[in-house]
Amino acid sequence: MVHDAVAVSAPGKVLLAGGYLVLDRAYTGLVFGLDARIHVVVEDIQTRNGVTLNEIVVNSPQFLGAVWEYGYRLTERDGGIKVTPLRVDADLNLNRNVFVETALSYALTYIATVSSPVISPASVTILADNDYYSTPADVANSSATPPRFHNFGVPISKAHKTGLGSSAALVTAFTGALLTYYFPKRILDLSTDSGLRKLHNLAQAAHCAAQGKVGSGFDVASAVYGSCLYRRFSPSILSHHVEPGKAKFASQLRDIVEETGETGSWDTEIRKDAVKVPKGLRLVMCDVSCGSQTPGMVKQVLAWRKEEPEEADPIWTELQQANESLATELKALAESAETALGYDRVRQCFTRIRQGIRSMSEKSGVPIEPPSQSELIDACEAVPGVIGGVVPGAGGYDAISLLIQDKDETVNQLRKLLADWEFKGEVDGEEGGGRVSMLGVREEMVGVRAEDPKAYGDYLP
Ligand SMILES: Nc1ncnc2c1ncn2[C@@H]1O[C@H](COP(=O)(O)OP(=O)(O)OP(=O)(O)O)[C@@H](O)[C@H]1O
Ligand SMILES: C[C@@](O)(CCOP(=O)(O)O)CC(=O)O
Repeated sequence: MVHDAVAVSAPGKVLLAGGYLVLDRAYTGLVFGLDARIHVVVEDIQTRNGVTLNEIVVNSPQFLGAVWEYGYRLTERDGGIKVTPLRVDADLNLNRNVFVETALSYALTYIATVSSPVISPASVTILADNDYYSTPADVANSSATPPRFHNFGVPISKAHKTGLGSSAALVTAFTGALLTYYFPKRILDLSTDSGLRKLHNLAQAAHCAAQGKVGSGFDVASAVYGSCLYRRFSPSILSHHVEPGKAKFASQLRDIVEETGETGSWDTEIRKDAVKVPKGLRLVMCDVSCGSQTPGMVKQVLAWRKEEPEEADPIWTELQQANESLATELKALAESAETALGYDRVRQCFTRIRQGIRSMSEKSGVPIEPPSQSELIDACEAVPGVIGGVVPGAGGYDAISLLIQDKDETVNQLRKLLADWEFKGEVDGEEGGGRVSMLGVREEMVGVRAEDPKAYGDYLP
């Protein structure tokens, strides 16, 4: 059966407050969606000479060699749909995309279990807004308007990520697009609460499986729901099911998505009403393009917390209070008719959060807010119109976040500061200088949404 083409997009994220804490259900994270989106278009495969291939072809045309072809089959013993990469280089593991492959087998399994096990071939295209990756200097400095979807000219593995959560936005948009393509609206509709909830559960399951660990899931939650105050789900919900192709995978996945059977209901808490950005303010992200992600930061912080609870617990308590205060103050300002309230209280929340993060860094010995990032945030905070800044998420050398007044003067002064800034990254004790640039993103309240598939014409293969 031939279906109509569909397109779905999902936003990136920034965990403004609550890094590490949000891994524990006793605490929450303040997460903002960002208006850099990943778009996924699904259409019928164009066949030549009436030949129909039983394949799903996935393209990510902004990157070199980013084409993945999959065969798929319904397995016996309720094992769901198993997908198999069809290219030789995939056999050698040279060009696998584990997020795409996993999201595909999870989504097709759910679709086959709920409606028809006959899955028609399809062509899927992934398009990422430019800010997910650092723009090469020649493009950034050129006066020409960049294309909506830049061609990075390198394989995905070589593109420098800015840390906006590409894999979560990808898995969410990809899963949402497949569900919309194959299901009639009466079975699943992304404009309803129940449709969103099923997408959330399925995308979390696929994303965790692809990552090989059950993280807090704040990135998938904000890709689905947009900005929110997030309390994670109990990890046990996703830690007992078998892999695709193994007996009972299909029923286990259906229970997870539909909150039936032993899994029961998910205990995630998403509070959208708790997050607001006052009129006249906006978030900005400054990308530190020499950034190096210190592997194992999460492991090290958690190991220290386990070992030194009397040191860590007061920091967690203080940070949770500061994080909640930030959300409360922002909401109060946003809802107040009093324009002269001023930003002092919000500013104090940023100061408290940074203090908490610095003690977490010092006591755990993990560079969450390393000295070079402290220097950068201090300098940004001194620019008139900047309310406060933090190292978001896990911290380290990824992009920093600032809350600023949404005025041209503030943005221009910040750009000027950053243009001359030489960032000193402490990579394995060595110093490496790098550029800092302001990304074009700001907060986004809306999560996943349907798009017009015709809007991507020139970019589709
Ligand atoms: N445009 C894209 N096309 C195809 N696959 C993509 C694309 N962007 C991301 N991916 C997939 O997501 C992976 C990157 O995921 P990873 O979790 O390492 O980064 P991230 O989600 O951007 O990180 P962070 O959580 O630090 O923001 C890539 O290796 C690829 O599998
Ligand atoms: C450290 C942690 O709390 C946040 C990681 O955030 P990010 O990927 O650096 O944006 C981990 C998690 O929540 O899964």
